[in-house]
Amino acid sequence: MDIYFAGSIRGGRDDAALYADLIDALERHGTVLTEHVGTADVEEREEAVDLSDREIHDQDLEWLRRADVVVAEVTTPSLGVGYEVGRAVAWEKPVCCLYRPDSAHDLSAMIRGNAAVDVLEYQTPSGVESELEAFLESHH
Ligand SMILES: O=c1[nH]c(=O)n([C@H]2C[C@H](O)[C@@H](COP(=O)(O)O)O2)cc1CO
Repeated sequence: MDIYFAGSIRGGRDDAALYADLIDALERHGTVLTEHVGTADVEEREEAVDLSDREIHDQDLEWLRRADVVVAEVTTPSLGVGYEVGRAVAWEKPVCCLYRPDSAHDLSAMIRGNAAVDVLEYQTPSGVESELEAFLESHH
């Protein structure tokens, strides 16, 4: 199963370590196409290989199109993540959004109000693992 993991990059990297833990958990169930989202120095690495914004966008959309499911961590608001979720919904991909309600950011109605998106509220990656597994299994 190919999994597209979405998490904030230019929207802010406060949750980067958490993304890495979620990606580790997801990798037990399939191939995460976007492992770089959990890499601490993702932007430096992309700069080092001279990736333009156009190349980042086109490559990510190719991975998104190929993915069987999309899992997005949406606690730190990100334009890119919101855009990816919207495209995934339009392509009728199964989408699961993970949100930590104890954060300072309220979840957008465009996500919580979207009947095509499964929103899982959680505190820690280990605490949400069984629900995440159930989501993946139901779309296997
Ligand atoms: O350098 C990048 N690499 C990359 O893969 N992305 C994609 C994957 C993430 O799920 C999402 C993050 O968007 P944003 O940078 O607007 O927070 O966009 C986004 C950027 C920077 O916008």
